[in-house]
Amino acid sequence: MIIYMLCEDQDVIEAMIEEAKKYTSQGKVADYIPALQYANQNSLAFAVYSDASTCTTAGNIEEQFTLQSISKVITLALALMDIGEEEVFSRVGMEPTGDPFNSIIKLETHSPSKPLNPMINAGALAVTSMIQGSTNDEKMNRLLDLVRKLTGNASISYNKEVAQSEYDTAFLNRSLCYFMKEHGVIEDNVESLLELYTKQCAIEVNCKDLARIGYVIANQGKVVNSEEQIIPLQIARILKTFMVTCGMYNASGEFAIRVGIPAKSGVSGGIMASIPNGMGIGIYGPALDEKGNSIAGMKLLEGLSKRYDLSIF
Ligand SMILES: NC(=O)CC[C@H](N)C(=O)O
Repeated sequence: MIIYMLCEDQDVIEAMIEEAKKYTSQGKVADYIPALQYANQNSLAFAVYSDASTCTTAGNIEEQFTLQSISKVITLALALMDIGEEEVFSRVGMEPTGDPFNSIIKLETHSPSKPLNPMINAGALAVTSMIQGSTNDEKMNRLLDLVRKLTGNASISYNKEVAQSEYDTAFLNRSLCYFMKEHGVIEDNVESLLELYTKQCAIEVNCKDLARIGYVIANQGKVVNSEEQIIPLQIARILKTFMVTCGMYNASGEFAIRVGIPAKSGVSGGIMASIPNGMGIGIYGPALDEKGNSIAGMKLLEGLSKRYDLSIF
């Protein structure tokens, strides 16, 4: 199949990375979380995971970055495994918003005021509040265990400095929480929920780890030829669907047309993509476009999709 050439065309991929890298100068590193501002604007790294190994890499693939919004996919998986579809979707919806990820507007104008989907901040905060455990430490450890299984990397942890930096400045996310608490969407102590959420967003990976997570989601929740079903099939399907409809914030429609691969981005500059029944892709390029997606990462994925016919549509 043509997509498997992705694992063989090292020279072509290197050339495509160099081409996409030119766009990094047009983007901007996120600084509303102060600790993120030190990222290297010109970085672009890429890894593909297929058939139980990393098959292609380019750029500085050892560079570590935080998951940020990509963590929303994993907490959704955990909440669905913990309390089931019916309960989760009674408290968070399934529809794209067309608004920026941190917008409060639909919470106020929609009735009932439950968040429209789990990929926007309001929805993700509500999902984080559903993770089971008697303390935040226990909840965080359960989440880290899942990320370690998904990456196959037992040393995964979170970046304390980034978590603290976001916690100290998360005024908008605090507002979303208080609004939801007023309307009975969440019952948590807001500071405690934010502590867990900011740690979740600060889970640290490299491109290879990210590609492995994308691969497991692509392959219905398991590593091919292994026994362990890390995520149930139906949940892996739900995750991919949200990645298509809401994964790239309010650029998801355009991304579906130009690239056509289930994907999720984060403001640290990560993009995780899942080619159904095929490969996982991990990209890190911290220079963002105006909607908060990695500018060079988007260009790279668009180029790859065209060249290797990766669109699922
Ligand atoms: N888009 C993102 O990656 C947002 C995640 C970030 N931690 C926030 O809540 O603002």
